[in-house]
Amino acid sequence: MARKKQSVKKTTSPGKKPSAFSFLRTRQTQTIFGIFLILFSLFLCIAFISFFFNWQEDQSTLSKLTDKTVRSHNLLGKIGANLSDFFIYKGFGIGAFIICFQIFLSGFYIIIKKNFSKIIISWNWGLLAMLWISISLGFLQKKHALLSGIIGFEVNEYLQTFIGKTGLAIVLAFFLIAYLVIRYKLTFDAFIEKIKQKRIEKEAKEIENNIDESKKVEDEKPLISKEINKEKSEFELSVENLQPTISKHSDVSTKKEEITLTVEEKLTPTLKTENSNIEEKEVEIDVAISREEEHSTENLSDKILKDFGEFDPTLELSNFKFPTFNLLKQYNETISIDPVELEANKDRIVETLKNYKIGIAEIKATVGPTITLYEIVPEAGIRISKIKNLEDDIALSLSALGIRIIAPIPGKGTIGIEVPNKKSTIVSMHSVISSKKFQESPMELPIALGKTISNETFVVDLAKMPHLLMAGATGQGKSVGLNAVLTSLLYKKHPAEVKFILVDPKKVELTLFNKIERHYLAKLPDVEDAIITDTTKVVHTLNSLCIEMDNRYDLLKAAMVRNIKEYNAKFKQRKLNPNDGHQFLPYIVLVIDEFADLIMTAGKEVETPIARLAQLARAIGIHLIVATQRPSVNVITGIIKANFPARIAFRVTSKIDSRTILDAGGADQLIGRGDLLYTAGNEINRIQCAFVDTPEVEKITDFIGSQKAYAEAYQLPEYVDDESGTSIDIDIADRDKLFKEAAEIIVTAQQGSASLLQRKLKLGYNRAGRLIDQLEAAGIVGGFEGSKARQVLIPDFIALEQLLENEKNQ
Ligand SMILES: Nc1ncnc2c1ncn2[C@@H]1O[C@H](COP(=O)(O)OP(=O)(O)OP(=O)(O)O)[C@@H](O)[C@H]1O
Repeated sequence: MARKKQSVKKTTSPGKKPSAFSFLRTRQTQTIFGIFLILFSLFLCIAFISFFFNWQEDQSTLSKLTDKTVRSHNLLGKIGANLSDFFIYKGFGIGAFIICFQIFLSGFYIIIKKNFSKIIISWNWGLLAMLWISISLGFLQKKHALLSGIIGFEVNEYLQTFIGKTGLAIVLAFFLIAYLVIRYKLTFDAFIEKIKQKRIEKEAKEIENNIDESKKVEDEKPLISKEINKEKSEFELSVENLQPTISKHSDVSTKKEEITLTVEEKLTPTLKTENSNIEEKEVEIDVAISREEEHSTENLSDKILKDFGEFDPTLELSNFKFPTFNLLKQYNETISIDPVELEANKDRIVETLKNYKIGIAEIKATVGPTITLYEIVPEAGIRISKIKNLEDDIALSLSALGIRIIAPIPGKGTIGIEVPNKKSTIVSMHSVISSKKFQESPMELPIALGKTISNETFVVDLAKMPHLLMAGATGQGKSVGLNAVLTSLLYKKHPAEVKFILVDPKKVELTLFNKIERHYLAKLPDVEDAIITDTTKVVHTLNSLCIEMDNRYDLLKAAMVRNIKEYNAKFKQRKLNPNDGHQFLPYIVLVIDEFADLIMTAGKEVETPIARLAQLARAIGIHLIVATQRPSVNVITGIIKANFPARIAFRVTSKIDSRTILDAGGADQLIGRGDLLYTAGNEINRIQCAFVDTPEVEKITDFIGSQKAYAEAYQLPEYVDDESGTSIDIDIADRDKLFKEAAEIIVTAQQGSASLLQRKLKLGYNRAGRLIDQLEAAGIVGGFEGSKARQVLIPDFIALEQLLENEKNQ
């Protein structure tokens, strides 16, 4: 069989939509805001200055802000007068000008895109300085309250009553010094260093002057000598002329050496080596004492984290409300223990075991919602293997449906006999969802499955399982179980954190979840229905999930993390750049309601991607829940079983089925109606599944569906299948090699179905489907008729031969 060729078109995973407030972060908005602040600061400044000249006249207008007849003397009108009165007179006096300055600075910083933390720091310092100025002015003079403002005046008065005038002076001086030391790094060392530098500069200047002077002298020398030389002979001249040149050089070099020495004493060691062969020019070196560089203690991601806080994936639907408990029905769940029933069961157990010569030392009963567990401690010397061998006989003797013998109970060394209660109690979804165990669970994907025999809520983590296989005969509570799983996740996980892919070949079981499509569902692009009912689409979705898995692994690799939990934590900490394709990854839960149907129609095409996903997807947050009512080995194949360690078995009809699901008997002994066995690979727990009815699910989906949703369902990567596509216009030359054989089979059987071709020709679903399309194009079978087989338009072999012959001749 030709190997399936797939061209896989990778698309980037869907990115998050920009939030409604993202325009606030654009440069245009920031520039406009910055300019606004600068102009506002100027407005305030003019109003403040004007206030100092007009404040007395404007006193009476202050309270008449809305009165049109009253005019203010302030250059910026009544608003200016009121603001100035508030900040200067009632506030900080002259110090209030710092507010103008700070607003101006903030606007400027925003325009030049300075770090937000710089603005905050500058405001902190500005406000402190303003307070200090206000109090100091209040301290220095009390006549003009306008200089210090009421705050400065009052604080000053208040402090003076406690620490006196001198005390306050010391405190103010201390704060001034502290401000200078911290803000401008004015330490004692820096002060000494400054003095030293000043001295060096001074000396360097002196040297410069000396050189200049010596230059001047030399410049003048030739003029004088020229005069004298006039009376000297040529010979004499040349000899004498040499002398000054030599003396000039020696003169300067001796001077320079002196200079070098003095400088050397003062300069730092690095300069010493440079100055050893110093030339005239080098004296001019401007010695700048380097200040200690400021080091940033935080990296970029820390800075972003500090400025914007942790990334919140739920921000887009921040008002999302989780479904309330009252949407779930409450039942009377008090377990009534009938002492007569208990006693009768005990007697029957003791009697039966006695028949097999098994003595009982002790017996204890634990009453659960649907069954009671009788724990037996056999008499000394009785081998447990004996009881285990007699399991079936004992069950038969007790002659009640649903009896299961656990010999021994793991970790206890006792023998357990589970007997159904005559009156069972419904375990409501309400009781398990509202339980503390579920509500306070720290699990990633908690599922409240139901209650154990000891009436404890049983919560498991889907993320740890990591995939779940659910099987059980029809009508035993599988669909309710699936709904319980989905409901649990809806009550615990925000739409941003988990997405479901629902496959429902039965077309009716999961339709209610359509209402939450844009909140919780994921689907292929350009697909209308989020809930998948068609086998071809299932194959596409599974392959698309494989692409999503590969994409996610690439992201994990780039982020250097091992699993989705670490990845999302890193993303929330803003350590991963969204511009590099990183995004918050929701968990994806794929639910297949009827697996048998898929395996029967698509075989390997479904099995292979499922096995691949099951093997690899746990680390990247893709989890599978596969349910089937036909737990036979050709449905739950070895490869599937090997990758689904967590399994749930509802009641099945045979021990073989039980073994297929659980690798152990017991599921055939269940009583149905949500009675289930759960195993995660080790021990088997008997659980009564929580009951959630269709109206309850409807209420929950209505509640969620009525809330604000994302613009569309979560998009899975696109998957392009080479083998798909309409074949109606297929050329005769492009026909499948097996076309003739297929036509003969169809005509012989008079049944136009792809599955017939699959079986007879041992083909995959896709190839068989394509053959059917080609047969349709050739006019051998009729059009698609839903679940019914297509009509065969050729009555017999001879007619078929004729048709094919005619085609050739055309
Ligand atoms: N946990 C439960 N508690 C009480 N009753 C239950 C529970 N689960 C199922 N039932 C009862 O069993 C009936 C059948 O359940 P459900 O529809 O889930 O079966 P199913 O296995 O999905 O059947 P099918 O495969 O035909 O869809 C329910 O209508 C309900 O009355």
